[in-house]
Amino acid sequence: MGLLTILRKQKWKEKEARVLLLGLDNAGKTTILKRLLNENTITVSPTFGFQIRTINVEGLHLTIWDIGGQKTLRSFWKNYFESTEAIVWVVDSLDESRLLECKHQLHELLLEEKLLNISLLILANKSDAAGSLDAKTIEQLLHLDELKSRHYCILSVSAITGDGIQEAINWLASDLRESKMGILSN
Ligand SMILES: Nc1nc2c(ncn2[C@@H]2O[C@H](COP(=O)(O)OP(=O)(O)OP(=O)(O)O)[C@@H](O)[C@H]2O)c(=O)[nH]1
Ligand SMILES: [Mg+2]
Repeated sequence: MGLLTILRKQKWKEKEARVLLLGLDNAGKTTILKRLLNENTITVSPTFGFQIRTINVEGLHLTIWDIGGQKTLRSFWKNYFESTEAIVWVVDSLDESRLLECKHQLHELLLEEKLLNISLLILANKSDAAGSLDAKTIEQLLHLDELKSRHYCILSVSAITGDGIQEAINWLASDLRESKMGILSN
């Protein structure tokens, strides 16, 4: 049994999971985190480093790392991959012009060996705004079919209205629970 598996088993016994909130700048990662924490979502500013917050979902203690998505910061993302069990990839579904860049970054990220067995939740954010693309369209434009054996979930959400946010975090908690159960029974 590898060290990583032992650490994961230990964390599951403690009902803890480490989640990275990633995506391009301006996608709405920090706003989503504020929504999850029931904080004011009106005042947000770009994240230049990272912030760590914890939430409890269905008895699971999630440590969420909200990491800045600006281009100059992306080379630092890899510093956070160790022991990560889930990625929440946030997409600005209003900004069609950046979906190619978004697709490229996501596919590059998923090549990382340390992220092979993570839970992957993709959030098409800003669904409240007129002209936003729906989850099905984003799924196609991000070429998620190329992810092959990797399972994922894509959902439309709005950090501003809160639509879909609870369902999204519930999916994550269930998926983490299932995958950790799998590890435990190995
Ligand atoms: N209409 C709408 N605007 C949103 C939503 N979520 C976030 N925004 C806006 O999008 C902008 C960027 O939000 P942030 O949460 O700072 O984005 P971020 O992904 O954390 O950006 P970085 O920290 O730079 O990586 C802000 O002006 C938010 O008000 C949403 O659901 N709907
Ligand atoms: Mg931010």
